[in-house]
Amino acid sequence: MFLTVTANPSVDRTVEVARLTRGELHRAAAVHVQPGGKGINVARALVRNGHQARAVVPAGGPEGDQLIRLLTGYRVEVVRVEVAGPVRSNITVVEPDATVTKINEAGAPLSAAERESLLGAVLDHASGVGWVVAAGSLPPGVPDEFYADLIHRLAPIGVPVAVDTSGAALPAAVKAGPALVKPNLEELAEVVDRPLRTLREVVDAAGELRSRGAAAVLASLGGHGAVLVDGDGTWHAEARAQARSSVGAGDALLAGFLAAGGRGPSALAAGVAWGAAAVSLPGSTMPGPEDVRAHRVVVHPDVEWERRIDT
Ligand SMILES: Nc1ncnc2c1ncn2[C@@H]1O[C@H](COP(=O)(O)OP(=O)(O)OP(=O)(O)O)[C@@H](O)[C@H]1O
Ligand SMILES: O=P(O)(O)OC[C@@]1(O)O[C@H](CO)[C@@H](O)[C@@H]1O
Repeated sequence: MFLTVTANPSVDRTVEVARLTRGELHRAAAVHVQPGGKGINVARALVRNGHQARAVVPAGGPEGDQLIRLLTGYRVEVVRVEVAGPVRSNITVVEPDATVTKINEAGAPLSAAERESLLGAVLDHASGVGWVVAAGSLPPGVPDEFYADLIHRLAPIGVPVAVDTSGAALPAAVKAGPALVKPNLEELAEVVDRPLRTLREVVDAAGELRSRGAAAVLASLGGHGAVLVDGDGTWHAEARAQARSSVGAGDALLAGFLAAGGRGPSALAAGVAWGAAAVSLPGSTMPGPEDVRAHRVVVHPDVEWERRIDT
Protein backbone atom coordinates (compact mmCIF):
# COMPACT_ATOMS: atom_id res chain seq x y z
CA MET A 1 0.00 0.00 0.00
CA PHE A 2 1.19 3.49 -0.93
CA LEU A 3 -0.12 6.63 0.76
CA THR A 4 -0.07 9.99 -1.01
CA VAL A 5 -0.88 13.45 0.25
CA THR A 6 -1.61 16.39 -2.02
CA ALA A 7 -1.88 19.64 -0.06
CA ASN A 8 -3.14 21.55 -3.10
CA PRO A 9 -5.24 19.26 -5.32
CA SER A 10 -7.00 20.38 -8.48
CA VAL A 11 -9.53 19.54 -11.10
CA ASP A 12 -7.37 19.47 -14.24
CA ARG A 13 -8.98 20.71 -17.44
CA THR A 14 -6.93 19.97 -20.55
CA VAL A 15 -8.06 21.70 -23.74
CA GLU A 16 -6.64 20.64 -27.10
CA VAL A 17 -6.44 23.39 -29.75
CA ALA A 18 -5.01 23.45 -33.27
CA ARG A 19 -2.74 26.42 -32.47
CA LEU A 20 -2.64 28.80 -29.53
CA THR A 21 -2.61 32.49 -30.44
CA ARG A 22 -2.72 35.13 -27.72
CA GLY A 23 -5.80 37.33 -27.81
CA GLU A 24 -7.80 35.12 -30.20
CA LEU A 25 -10.89 32.92 -29.88
CA HIS A 26 -10.07 29.23 -30.01
CA ARG A 27 -12.44 26.32 -30.56
CA ALA A 28 -11.37 23.30 -28.56
CA ALA A 29 -10.73 20.12 -30.55
CA ALA A 30 -11.06 18.02 -27.36
CA VAL A 31 -11.36 18.51 -23.60
CA HIS A 32 -10.25 16.19 -20.77
CA VAL A 33 -11.37 16.72 -17.17
CA GLN A 34 -9.29 14.72 -14.70
CA PRO A 35 -8.57 14.65 -10.98
CA GLY A 36 -5.27 16.45 -10.52
CA GLY A 37 -2.50 17.39 -8.17
CA LYS A 38 0.77 15.49 -7.99
CA GLY A 39 0.05 13.06 -5.15
CA ILE A 40 -3.32 12.22 -6.67
CA ASN A 41 -1.65 11.49 -10.01
CA VAL A 42 0.93 9.25 -8.33
CA ALA A 43 -1.92 7.30 -6.68
CA ARG A 44 -3.81 7.07 -9.98
CA ALA A 45 -0.72 5.72 -11.76
CA LEU A 46 -0.07 3.13 -9.06
CA VAL A 47 -3.68 1.89 -9.10
CA ARG A 48 -3.70 1.74 -12.94
CA ASN A 49 -0.79 -0.70 -12.62
CA GLY A 50 -2.33 -2.99 -10.04
CA HIS A 51 -0.95 -1.46 -6.83
CA GLN A 52 -2.93 -0.29 -3.86
CA ALA A 53 -2.82 3.43 -3.20
CA ARG A 54 -4.68 5.71 -0.87
CA ALA A 55 -4.80 9.47 -1.46
CA VAL A 56 -5.23 11.98 1.34
CA VAL A 57 -6.96 15.00 -0.16
CA PRO A 58 -8.17 18.26 1.36
CA ALA A 59 -11.39 18.97 -0.53
CA GLY A 60 -13.87 21.80 -0.09
CA GLY A 61 -16.76 23.31 -2.02
CA PRO A 62 -18.64 21.86 -4.98
CA GLU A 63 -15.28 21.61 -6.75
CA GLY A 64 -14.10 19.34 -3.92
CA ASP A 65 -17.18 17.15 -4.44
CA GLN A 66 -16.39 17.02 -8.15
CA LEU A 67 -12.78 16.03 -7.48
CA ILE A 68 -13.81 13.20 -5.16
CA ARG A 69 -16.44 12.02 -7.68
CA LEU A 70 -13.85 12.03 -10.47
CA LEU A 71 -11.43 10.09 -8.29
CA THR A 72 -13.96 7.34 -7.57
CA GLY A 73 -13.87 6.50 -11.28
CA TYR A 74 -10.14 5.77 -10.94
CA ARG A 75 -10.57 3.29 -8.05
CA VAL A 76 -8.18 5.27 -5.83
CA GLU A 77 -9.01 4.97 -2.13
CA VAL A 78 -9.61 8.51 -0.92
CA VAL A 79 -9.26 9.96 2.56
CA ARG A 80 -11.16 13.24 2.27
CA VAL A 81 -10.23 16.00 4.68
CA GLU A 82 -13.06 18.52 4.80
CA VAL A 83 -11.85 22.09 4.34
CA ALA A 84 -13.71 25.35 3.76
CA GLY A 85 -12.00 26.60 0.59
CA PRO A 86 -12.85 25.23 -2.86
CA VAL A 87 -10.53 22.93 -4.79
CA ARG A 88 -8.76 24.87 -7.58
CA SER A 89 -9.06 24.29 -11.32
CA ASN A 90 -5.86 24.06 -13.34
CA ILE A 91 -6.01 24.61 -17.06
CA THR A 92 -3.73 23.13 -19.69
CA VAL A 93 -3.79 24.09 -23.34
CA VAL A 94 -2.10 21.51 -25.57
CA GLU A 95 -1.20 21.97 -29.22
CA PRO A 96 -0.71 19.10 -31.70
CA ASP A 97 3.10 19.41 -31.48
CA ALA A 98 2.71 18.70 -27.71
CA THR A 99 3.43 22.31 -26.70
CA VAL A 100 1.85 22.71 -23.28
CA THR A 101 0.65 26.02 -21.82
CA LYS A 102 -0.44 25.59 -18.22
CA ILE A 103 -2.27 27.92 -15.86
CA ASN A 104 -2.37 26.72 -12.26
CA GLU A 105 -4.51 28.54 -9.72
CA ALA A 106 -2.93 29.28 -6.35
CA GLY A 107 -5.55 27.23 -4.50
CA ALA A 108 -7.56 28.16 -1.42
CA PRO A 109 -5.72 28.80 1.86
CA LEU A 110 -5.85 26.15 4.59
CA SER A 111 -6.46 27.29 8.16
CA ALA A 112 -4.17 26.10 10.96
CA ALA A 113 -6.87 23.61 12.06
CA GLU A 114 -7.28 22.31 8.50
CA ARG A 115 -3.52 21.85 8.14
CA GLU A 116 -3.47 19.90 11.39
CA SER A 117 -6.37 17.68 10.18
CA LEU A 118 -4.50 17.00 6.96
CA LEU A 119 -1.29 16.00 8.77
CA GLY A 120 -3.37 13.95 11.23
CA ALA A 121 -5.08 12.07 8.38
CA VAL A 122 -1.70 11.12 6.90
CA LEU A 123 -0.37 9.95 10.27
CA ASP A 124 -3.57 7.94 10.89
CA HIS A 125 -3.04 5.95 7.67
CA ALA A 126 0.76 5.74 7.55
CA SER A 127 1.40 2.61 9.61
CA GLY A 128 2.44 -0.33 7.48
CA VAL A 129 2.52 1.51 4.14
CA GLY A 130 5.48 1.07 1.79
CA TRP A 131 5.92 4.75 1.02
CA VAL A 132 4.31 8.07 1.85
CA VAL A 133 4.39 10.45 -1.11
CA ALA A 134 4.00 14.16 -0.30
CA ALA A 135 3.57 15.99 -3.56
CA GLY A 136 2.65 19.25 -5.22
CA SER A 137 2.68 22.92 -4.30
CA LEU A 138 1.43 24.32 -1.01
CA PRO A 139 -1.67 26.54 -1.02
CA PRO A 140 -1.25 30.20 -0.04
CA GLY A 141 -0.42 30.82 3.60
CA VAL A 142 0.65 27.24 4.30
CA PRO A 143 4.13 27.39 5.87
CA ASP A 144 7.02 26.28 3.66
CA GLU A 145 7.83 23.69 6.35
CA PHE A 146 4.54 21.80 5.90
CA TYR A 147 6.05 18.74 4.18
CA ALA A 148 9.17 19.01 6.39
CA ASP A 149 6.90 18.86 9.44
CA LEU A 150 5.22 15.77 8.00
CA ILE A 151 8.62 14.08 7.47
CA HIS A 152 9.56 14.76 11.11
CA ARG A 153 6.23 13.43 12.40
CA LEU A 154 6.49 10.27 10.25
CA ALA A 155 10.06 9.52 11.38
CA PRO A 156 9.05 7.52 14.50
CA ILE A 157 6.82 5.28 12.33
CA GLY A 158 9.82 4.51 10.11
CA VAL A 159 7.98 4.80 6.79
CA PRO A 160 10.04 6.27 3.91
CA VAL A 161 8.81 9.57 2.53
CA ALA A 162 9.16 10.74 -1.09
CA VAL A 163 8.68 14.45 -1.77
CA ASP A 164 7.93 16.19 -5.05
CA THR A 165 7.36 19.87 -4.47
CA SER A 166 8.60 23.26 -5.60
CA GLY A 167 9.61 26.71 -4.36
CA ALA A 168 10.70 27.17 -0.76
CA ALA A 169 8.87 23.99 0.32
CA LEU A 170 11.48 21.88 -1.49
CA PRO A 171 14.66 22.99 0.33
CA ALA A 172 12.71 22.88 3.61
CA ALA A 173 11.67 19.28 2.91
CA VAL A 174 15.21 18.30 1.85
CA LYS A 175 16.55 19.52 5.21
CA ALA A 176 14.07 17.28 7.02
CA GLY A 177 15.79 14.16 5.60
CA PRO A 178 13.31 12.48 3.24
CA ALA A 179 14.18 9.10 1.71
CA LEU A 180 13.67 10.56 -1.78
CA VAL A 181 13.05 13.85 -3.55
CA LYS A 182 11.92 14.15 -7.19
CA PRO A 183 12.76 17.61 -8.54
CA ASN A 184 12.54 18.44 -12.23
CA LEU A 185 15.36 20.39 -13.87
CA GLU A 186 13.94 23.84 -13.03
CA GLU A 187 13.22 22.90 -9.42
CA LEU A 188 16.69 21.44 -8.95
CA ALA A 189 18.32 24.55 -10.47
CA GLU A 190 16.24 26.77 -8.20
CA VAL A 191 17.24 24.91 -5.04
CA VAL A 192 20.96 25.10 -5.78
CA ASP A 193 20.55 28.61 -7.22
CA ARG A 194 22.51 28.08 -10.43
CA PRO A 195 21.75 27.04 -14.00
CA LEU A 196 22.19 23.34 -14.80
CA ARG A 197 23.40 22.70 -18.33
CA THR A 198 25.04 19.27 -18.33
CA LEU A 199 24.49 15.90 -16.67
CA ARG A 200 27.56 16.63 -14.53
CA GLU A 201 25.93 19.80 -13.21
CA VAL A 202 22.69 17.91 -12.51
CA VAL A 203 24.53 15.15 -10.65
CA ASP A 204 26.51 17.72 -8.63
CA ALA A 205 23.29 19.52 -7.71
CA ALA A 206 21.66 16.22 -6.71
CA GLY A 207 24.72 15.49 -4.55
CA GLU A 208 24.25 18.85 -2.88
CA LEU A 209 20.64 17.95 -2.01
CA ARG A 210 21.93 14.69 -0.55
CA SER A 211 24.46 16.54 1.57
CA ARG A 212 21.63 18.78 2.82
CA GLY A 213 19.54 15.78 3.94
CA ALA A 214 17.78 13.87 1.11
CA ALA A 215 18.89 10.23 1.02
CA ALA A 216 18.23 9.88 -2.71
CA VAL A 217 17.48 12.28 -5.56
CA LEU A 218 15.50 11.33 -8.65
CA ALA A 219 15.89 14.30 -11.01
CA SER A 220 13.53 14.33 -13.98
CA LEU A 221 14.89 15.90 -17.17
CA GLY A 222 11.92 15.88 -19.57
CA GLY A 223 12.93 14.33 -22.91
CA HIS A 224 16.43 13.67 -21.51
CA GLY A 225 15.03 11.09 -19.10
CA ALA A 226 15.98 11.01 -15.43
CA VAL A 227 19.00 10.77 -13.17
CA LEU A 228 19.11 8.86 -9.89
CA VAL A 229 21.73 9.73 -7.28
CA ASP A 230 21.77 7.76 -4.02
CA GLY A 231 24.25 6.33 -1.54
CA ASP A 232 25.11 3.46 -3.92
CA GLY A 233 25.76 5.38 -7.14
CA THR A 234 24.58 7.53 -10.03
CA TRP A 235 22.54 6.38 -13.02
CA HIS A 236 21.00 8.05 -16.06
CA ALA A 237 18.14 6.49 -18.05
CA GLU A 238 15.95 7.65 -20.90
CA ALA A 239 13.33 6.42 -23.35
CA ARG A 240 12.08 7.88 -26.59
CA ALA A 241 8.39 8.73 -26.77
CA GLN A 242 5.94 10.33 -29.17
CA ALA A 243 5.03 13.29 -26.96
CA ARG A 244 1.39 14.35 -26.71
CA SER A 245 1.02 15.93 -23.24
CA SER A 246 3.76 16.10 -20.64
CA VAL A 247 1.39 16.97 -17.79
CA GLY A 248 1.80 14.41 -15.02
CA ALA A 249 4.82 12.71 -16.61
CA GLY A 250 6.87 13.48 -13.49
CA ASP A 251 4.17 11.88 -11.34
CA ALA A 252 4.16 8.76 -13.51
CA LEU A 253 7.97 8.64 -13.26
CA LEU A 254 7.81 8.78 -9.47
CA ALA A 255 5.01 6.20 -9.30
CA GLY A 256 6.91 3.78 -11.58
CA PHE A 257 10.08 4.23 -9.56
CA LEU A 258 8.32 3.48 -6.26
CA ALA A 259 6.29 0.61 -7.73
CA ALA A 260 9.55 -1.04 -8.81
CA GLY A 261 11.03 -0.94 -5.31
CA GLY A 262 12.08 2.70 -4.98
CA ARG A 263 15.82 2.20 -5.32
CA GLY A 264 18.56 1.46 -7.81
CA PRO A 265 18.79 1.33 -11.61
CA SER A 266 15.92 -1.11 -12.18
CA ALA A 267 13.49 1.20 -10.36
CA LEU A 268 14.89 4.13 -12.37
CA ALA A 269 14.26 2.20 -15.60
CA ALA A 270 10.67 1.44 -14.57
CA GLY A 271 10.08 5.09 -13.66
CA VAL A 272 11.43 6.30 -16.99
CA ALA A 273 9.23 3.78 -18.82
CA TRP A 274 6.13 5.06 -16.98
CA GLY A 275 7.14 8.71 -17.57
CA ALA A 276 7.67 8.15 -21.30
CA ALA A 277 4.32 6.36 -21.49
CA ALA A 278 2.60 9.26 -19.71
CA VAL A 279 3.84 11.89 -22.19
CA SER A 280 2.39 9.92 -25.07
CA LEU A 281 -1.11 10.02 -23.52
CA PRO A 282 -3.57 12.95 -23.57
CA GLY A 283 -4.04 15.39 -20.69
CA SER A 284 -2.76 14.06 -17.38
CA THR A 285 -3.73 10.48 -18.21
CA MET A 286 -1.66 8.00 -16.21
CA PRO A 287 -0.33 5.00 -18.15
CA GLY A 288 -1.43 1.43 -17.56
CA PRO A 289 0.57 -1.76 -18.23
CA GLU A 290 -0.59 -1.72 -21.88
CA ASP A 291 1.04 1.72 -22.39
CA VAL A 292 4.40 1.04 -20.74
CA ARG A 293 7.25 0.01 -23.09
CA ALA A 294 10.00 -1.20 -20.75
CA HIS A 295 12.16 -2.40 -23.67
CA ARG A 296 12.54 1.19 -24.95
CA VAL A 297 14.41 2.33 -21.83
CA VAL A 298 18.16 2.77 -22.01
CA VAL A 299 20.02 2.82 -18.71
CA HIS A 300 23.42 4.22 -19.64
CA PRO A 301 26.23 2.07 -18.25
CA ASP A 302 28.36 5.22 -17.97
CA VAL A 303 26.98 8.68 -17.36
CA GLU A 304 27.75 10.99 -20.32
CA TRP A 305 28.99 13.72 -18.01
CA GLU A 306 29.27 16.54 -20.54
CA ARG A 307 25.93 15.83 -22.24
CA ARG A 308 23.85 19.02 -22.56
CA ILE A 309 20.40 18.74 -21.00
CA ASP A 310 19.29 22.34 -21.51
CA THR A 311 18.25 21.88 -25.16
N1 LIG B 1 9.51 14.32 -24.50
C1 LIG B 1 9.71 13.24 -23.73
N2 LIG B 1 10.12 12.08 -24.28
C2 LIG B 1 10.33 10.98 -23.53
N3 LIG B 1 10.16 10.94 -22.18
C3 LIG B 1 9.76 12.07 -21.57
C4 LIG B 1 9.51 13.28 -22.30
N4 LIG B 1 9.12 14.23 -21.42
C5 LIG B 1 9.11 13.64 -20.20
N5 LIG B 1 9.50 12.35 -20.28
C6 LIG B 1 9.61 11.36 -19.19
O1 LIG B 1 8.81 11.80 -18.10
C7 LIG B 1 9.63 12.09 -16.96
C8 LIG B 1 9.12 13.32 -16.24
O2 LIG B 1 9.17 14.43 -17.10
P1 LIG B 1 9.46 15.92 -16.59
O3 LIG B 1 10.88 16.06 -16.24
O4 LIG B 1 8.89 16.83 -17.62
O5 LIG B 1 8.60 15.93 -15.24
P2 LIG B 1 7.88 17.11 -14.44
O6 LIG B 1 8.36 18.44 -14.92
O7 LIG B 1 7.98 16.78 -13.02
O8 LIG B 1 6.39 16.88 -14.94
P3 LIG B 1 4.98 17.19 -14.18
O9 LIG B 1 5.26 18.23 -13.14
O10 LIG B 1 4.07 17.68 -15.27
O11 LIG B 1 4.53 15.89 -13.63
C9 LIG B 1 11.05 12.25 -17.51
O12 LIG B 1 11.99 11.93 -16.51
C10 LIG B 1 11.05 11.28 -18.67
O13 LIG B 1 11.25 9.96 -18.18
O1 LIG C 1 0.61 23.61 -8.80
P1 LIG C 1 1.36 22.32 -8.47
O2 LIG C 1 0.80 21.69 -7.24
O3 LIG C 1 2.84 22.47 -8.49
O4 LIG C 1 1.08 21.32 -9.68
C1 LIG C 1 -0.23 20.89 -9.95
C2 LIG C 1 -0.25 20.16 -11.26
O5 LIG C 1 0.23 20.98 -12.34
O6 LIG C 1 0.62 19.03 -11.16
C3 LIG C 1 0.06 17.91 -11.82
C4 LIG C 1 1.01 17.42 -12.86
O7 LIG C 1 2.21 17.03 -12.27
C5 LIG C 1 -1.28 18.36 -12.38
O8 LIG C 1 -2.24 17.35 -12.20
C6 LIG C 1 -1.62 19.60 -11.60
O9 LIG C 1 -2.44 20.51 -12.31
